[in-house]
Amino acid sequence: MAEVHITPIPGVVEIFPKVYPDNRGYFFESFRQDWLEKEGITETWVQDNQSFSQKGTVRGLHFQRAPFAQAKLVRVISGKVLDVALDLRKGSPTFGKIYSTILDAEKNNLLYVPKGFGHGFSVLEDAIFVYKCSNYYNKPAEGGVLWSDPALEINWMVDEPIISEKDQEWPTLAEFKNLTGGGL
Ligand SMILES: Cc1cn([C@H]2C[C@H](O)[C@@H](COP(=O)(O)OP(=O)(O)O[C@H]3O[C@@H](C)C(=O)[C@@H](O)[C@H]3O)O2)c(=O)[nH]c1=O
Repeated sequence: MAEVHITPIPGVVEIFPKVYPDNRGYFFESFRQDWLEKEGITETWVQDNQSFSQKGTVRGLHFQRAPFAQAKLVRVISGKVLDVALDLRKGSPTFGKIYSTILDAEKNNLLYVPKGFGHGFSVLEDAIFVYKCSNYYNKPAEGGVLWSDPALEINWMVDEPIISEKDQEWPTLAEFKNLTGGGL
């Protein structure tokens, strides 16, 4: 069975599947609904995404506004990323705090990021990133927080970040808080 770890940010869960290596290669269960159900999480997954990013890329920090909010279950199938979940839930005691972990294709770990979070990652080794989403992509509902906002205190561990134009223009956390009246 997988190890399912709760994290210091309530609602964020990290999962370490059990890997069965043998002389052919390996086997592991990469998704089970009951990992999350045991933590009281019930989501219907409706979309799977895959992206490739070269080392140094930063994507994020993204969310979709209600009623298109998305929970995500993320992992890498090759390479290594620093994955970040930023709590943007209005009234949350951990609002503005992050949980970060290294997702590593050699460990096969996954992170569950609930609705109400900004999500992003930086690429430590060229990576194929795959994830499940609990709601469909909806461009007009996209939002974000500026990845490089010093108030977030995130060490992205990359020297010369490669970033989309869109991701350079998101509001800071303080601006986001003002704009939204306190959060998502
Ligand atoms: C996310 C997404 C993008 N697209 C399109 C829009 C655009 O033309 C192209 C690239 O989109 P983006 O630059 O937004 O891709 P990207 O920066 O990889 O966006 C993703 O970042 C990570 C951190 C997340 O958490 C995801 O939810 C998602 O927001 O793909 C879809 O068609 N469907 C989707 O679900």
